[in-house]
Amino acid sequence: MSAKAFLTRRLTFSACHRLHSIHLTDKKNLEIYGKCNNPNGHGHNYVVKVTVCGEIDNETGMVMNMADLKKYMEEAITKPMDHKNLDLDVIFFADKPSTTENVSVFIWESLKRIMSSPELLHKIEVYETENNIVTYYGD
Ligand SMILES: Nc1nc2c(c(=O)[nH]1)N=C([C@H](O)[C@H](O)COP(=O)(O)OP(=O)(O)OP(=O)(O)O)CN2
Ligand SMILES: [Zn+2]
Repeated sequence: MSAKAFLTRRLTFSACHRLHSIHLTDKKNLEIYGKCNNPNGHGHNYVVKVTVCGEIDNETGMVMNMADLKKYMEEAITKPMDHKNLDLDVIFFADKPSTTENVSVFIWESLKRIMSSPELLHKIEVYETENNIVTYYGD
């Protein structure tokens, strides 16, 4: 049995969005989301941290090659969301508000599809602003 370790990689991306739920009236949307319901949207410089957890391989000394994690994150996060309008460009948000909670779920599901060892995925942290942070463990 090898020692277990947690590996975290960080990336940033920029995107705009509007908080709006198709399941609510315009009045209710404005009441709930306030300034974030502005029809023309607003932008964020998101910071994402992805953590994987697993045994340190005896031969390679790694849980996962950081170069592979970088590649997965670019494919699952940068490619679909960087410099995009989340609501219009990412189909996942067509029927869901682009809250940081839902951005975290999108990243988790995308990484799970792409990674060659998806069972190693442990945690997603998304910083929408310096002060607003969502943590997601996939359940
Ligand atoms: N549960 C959630 N609440 C809110 C979310 C979210 O994703 N999940 N998102 C927002 C807005 O998108 C908004 O852009 C947040 O920005 P802002 O209020 O400017 O951010 P700060 O709290 O960091 O700014 P302060 O200056 O500290 O008010 C809103 N709610
Ligand atoms: Zn926002």
